[in-house]
Amino acid sequence: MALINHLILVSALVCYLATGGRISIACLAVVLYCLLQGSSTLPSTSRSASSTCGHSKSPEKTFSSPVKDESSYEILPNGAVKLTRSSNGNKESPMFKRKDDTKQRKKRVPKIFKANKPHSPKFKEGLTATSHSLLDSNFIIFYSSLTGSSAKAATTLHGKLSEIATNKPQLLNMDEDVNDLEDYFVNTPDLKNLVYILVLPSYDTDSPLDYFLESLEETSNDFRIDKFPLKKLAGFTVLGLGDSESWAEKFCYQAKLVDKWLSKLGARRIFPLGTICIKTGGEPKINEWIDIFDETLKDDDPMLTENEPEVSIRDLNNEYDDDEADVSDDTLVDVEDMGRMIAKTKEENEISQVSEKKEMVAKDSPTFKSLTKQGYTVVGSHSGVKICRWTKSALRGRGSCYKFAFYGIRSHLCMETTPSLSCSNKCVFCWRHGSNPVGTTWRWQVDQPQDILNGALEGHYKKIKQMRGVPGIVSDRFNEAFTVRHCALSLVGEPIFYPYINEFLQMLHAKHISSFLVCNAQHPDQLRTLNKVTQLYVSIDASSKDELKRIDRPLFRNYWERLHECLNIIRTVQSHQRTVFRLTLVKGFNMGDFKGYADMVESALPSLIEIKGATFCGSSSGNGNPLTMQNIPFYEECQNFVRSLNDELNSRGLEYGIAAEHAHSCCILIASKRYYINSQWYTHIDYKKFFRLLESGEKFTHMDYLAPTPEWAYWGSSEGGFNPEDVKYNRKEEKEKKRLAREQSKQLEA
Ligand SMILES: Cc1cc2nc3c(=O)[nH]c(=O)nc-3n(C[C@H](O)[C@H](O)[C@H](O)COP(=O)(O)O)c2cc1C
Ligand code: SF4
Repeated sequence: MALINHLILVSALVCYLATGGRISIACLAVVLYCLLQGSSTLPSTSRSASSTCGHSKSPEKTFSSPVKDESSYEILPNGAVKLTRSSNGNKESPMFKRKDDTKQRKKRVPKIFKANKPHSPKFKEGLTATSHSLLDSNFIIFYSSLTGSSAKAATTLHGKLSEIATNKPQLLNMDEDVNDLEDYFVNTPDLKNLVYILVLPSYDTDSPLDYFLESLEETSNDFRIDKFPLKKLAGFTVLGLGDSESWAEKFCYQAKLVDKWLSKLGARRIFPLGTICIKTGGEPKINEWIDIFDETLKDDDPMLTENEPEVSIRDLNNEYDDDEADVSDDTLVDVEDMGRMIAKTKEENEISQVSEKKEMVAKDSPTFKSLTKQGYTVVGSHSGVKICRWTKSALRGRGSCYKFAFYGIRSHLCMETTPSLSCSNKCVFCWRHGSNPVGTTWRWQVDQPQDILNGALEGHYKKIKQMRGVPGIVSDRFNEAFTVRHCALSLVGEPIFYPYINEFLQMLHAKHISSFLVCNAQHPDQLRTLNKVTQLYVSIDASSKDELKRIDRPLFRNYWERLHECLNIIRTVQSHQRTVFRLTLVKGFNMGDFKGYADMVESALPSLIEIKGATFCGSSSGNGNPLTMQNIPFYEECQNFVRSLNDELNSRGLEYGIAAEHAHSCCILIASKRYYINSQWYTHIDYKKFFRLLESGEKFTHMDYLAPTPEWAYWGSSEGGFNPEDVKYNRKEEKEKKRLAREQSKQLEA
């Protein structure tokens, strides 16, 4: 260094001599500058010496001074941090902010790649203690279960925890008891010191957990929501159940993801994630985890926590994209970081599994088993077909469903199907028994419409064939039943959700099969672009926002706005269709406010309003359906409701009338007076004309294919909507007859 300085000095002198001293002052300045530079470039030994007098770069000193953050922290005598609001503060805490040491590491050698971006600090860590005893917390145990093992583990945990906790823990089935995930995982219940415990299985087939994970991700990406909404919790832990033998690669992968997401959303992990193989570990391991967890709750000593909220949460699945970008930018990463990257790649693979497109209902899934047990034929991976009881009834020469009375649909020619078993609601009166998949976006593989139609017809005909030995089958009807003429697109799920619904409808119509499509008024975009159907239904299950939430348990946050957008579409874009409001009356839920329904009719001006009393389809035990027989209205109650609604509509100048009824199904039809022509109701459909018009390619409306309603179906008729040609079958009477016959034959034998 001294030699260089001398050289500079000599060159300055040469300059001076050569130029006659004109730039001597400048040269002198350069020389002085160089000398000053030299003194600051001290050898490394003298630098470490200086660190003892206040310029240390040791890790402890890289933390900023301990400033209290938002009154969340308090320093304990042992140096730990007390959480005065049961949170370790997920906002940037100057106290724990680690200086970016990667910048320093970048200077180290050797390096193979150069990192052009410093790593963002991944962890904030520190000792934390809650301001209360953990046993005084309010515990909520959430579980999800398809085959029962997680439910059992959660119940055991609940029992054991109840013995030691001050407050009685809550046990919630996430798929049945939690109407809105937002109430717990965006907002939190208004309880002090909440601790969440989640007992979760993993499924590589579609399961309710996919939706849960999707909503956690959505929450973290929603700019309207606080970035760390779960920091309000006093803590959380996750117990994962899986099968490490059959799913080694994906063992407990969903529990692992939930554990990560909750932490990312600001919750504080108070006990390590448990991952238990149900085959190799089973119940003893579950009990062991629970016992250690319970023991730990008794210990209120501070614990070291690591949260990851400082990472920009674009998407957990893309968590490590930045690192990849670094490499592709031809930059350097040191060897140590490479190891980390390899480890991450493994984790990344694991995480990316969640974004793989799954089958909605895979053949080996519990959902498939549950649906088939209920009589559904699952078609492809997301469609279903089921022979309805009215089809069976009509085949036996007994009555058809109310749609025969109202619209001329012969039940033995009708196929009930859906191209989407998934729905965006979890209606309390739905007969799906908690088994169909739910979601707000289509996240599954998509089957071709032609395959769905072929599969549905095949499944339907197979079931018809099975009826051939049933006593009382009318042979003519049996033969006719092999040419389906009507398709009710309702069943479970949401048909309009299927991405190729228009193509599917076109295929039905090409076979001269009429289409009755029911939608739940939650998908305005799909409703707007829907092509012609024979009859278009919108389910209206409540007249107010709160009531709708209670009864439909919608997954969309903006369900009310969506519903209203759909009503507007019915009045405008889709007004050429034959539109129907379907109201399902549930006592104690949605029968109170007929004026609210009148408002909706006014907004949409549907052609018809079908009002039907809910039917009882099982109690609440285990299917998430909270209805009891008390919620099923009597026919008289439905009649009174219809009269009030009709009067209300007319008092507003809306021209509707009560057209028809099917007392047996507790169903009544209000129709637009436009269907009342020359003192006669025209609620039936001229199906042949509908297909003729469709094939003509000309524009037409619902008014162009009307047909007269038979008088036996009129409101107030003595037949009450029962076709006089059919045999009325009274189940009770028939049972009684059979019992008497049995008794008589026994007496004769004696
Ligand atoms: C169709 C199917 C897929 C499964 N996929 C996984 C998986 O990806 N990872 C895993 O660890 N376990 C998997 N399992 C095992 C379940 O997670 C395990 O049996 C669990 O105990 C089920 O819990 P549950 O009875 O509460 O539904 C799968 C089981 C089935 C039937
Ligand atoms: S319209 Fe519905 S209830 Fe009637 S026969 Fe068809 S599927 Fe069955």
